[in-house]
Amino acid sequence: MTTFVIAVDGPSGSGKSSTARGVAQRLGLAYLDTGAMYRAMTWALLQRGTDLTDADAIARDAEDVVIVSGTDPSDPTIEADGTDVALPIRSSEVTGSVSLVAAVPHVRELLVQLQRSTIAAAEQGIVVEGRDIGSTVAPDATVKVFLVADAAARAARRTAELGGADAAATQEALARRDHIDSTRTSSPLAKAPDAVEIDGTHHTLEEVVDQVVALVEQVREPR
Ligand SMILES: Nc1ncnc2c1ncn2[C@@H]1O[C@H](COP(=O)(O)OP(=O)(O)O)[C@@H](O)[C@H]1O
Ligand SMILES: Nc1ccn([C@H]2C[C@H](O)[C@@H](COP(=O)(O)OP(=O)(O)O)O2)c(=O)n1
Repeated sequence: MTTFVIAVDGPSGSGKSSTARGVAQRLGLAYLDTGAMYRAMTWALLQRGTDLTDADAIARDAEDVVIVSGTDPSDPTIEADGTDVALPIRSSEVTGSVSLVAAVPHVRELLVQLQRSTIAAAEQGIVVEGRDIGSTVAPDATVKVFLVADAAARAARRTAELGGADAAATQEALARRDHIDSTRTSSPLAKAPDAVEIDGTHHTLEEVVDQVVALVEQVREPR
């Protein structure tokens, strides 16, 4: 039996994690944050002292990194090499390097394989969020959402999350990461042709979750 998958893709700070978790909790599904996996890989390579300007070194060292994601939406966990990395993967050091690591094709092969096996193990269905879920990881997903929000709104949300950091610098850092994520050659951030675009700029998180749940209900109970 194929797993019931809801794919949520979009740029940084558009609300993917909060929306995907909310939808999973509402519908009793598992939840997978694939961005956390790329961040955990980046953390582990930084720990090893891998030269992150050298794609071959990244590809070689990534082979030995063991990443484990817990998929309970009320308590998602992420481990790298047996260490709980939920906090360190949000550091500015990891945030500033993750796009370099995520652009290396072999890293993507390793993590996409892991993502697919996590999806296959989720018997009740799963909400998966990232950049390439609808296009590459789960092209047969039942519902695909491409979540967007204005660059200024995304930066303001991230700034608030970081305790009022420099808003202009945060917006610039988001734009830089989105540019790298959208222009890399290996499965870039892209809206799948059959994804439904939702703009959350002027909606509360609750309203965005409602919109995704409504899409799921349309598919589950076609009228
Ligand atoms: N619709 C929304 N309205 C206001 N704030 C939101 C909304 N969706 C998410 N947020 C907030 O924006 C920030 C970034 O959301 P997050 O889910 O981490 O985005 P992403 O996973 O796309 O990077 C979080 O602080 C979150 O609480
Ligand atoms: N499926 C994915 C998920 C994330 N990535 C990359 C791109 C992002 O810059 C980093 C971190 O993703 P994450 O979702 O944690 O980023 P934000 O929370 O939106 O800032 O990983 C990816 O290439 N493919």
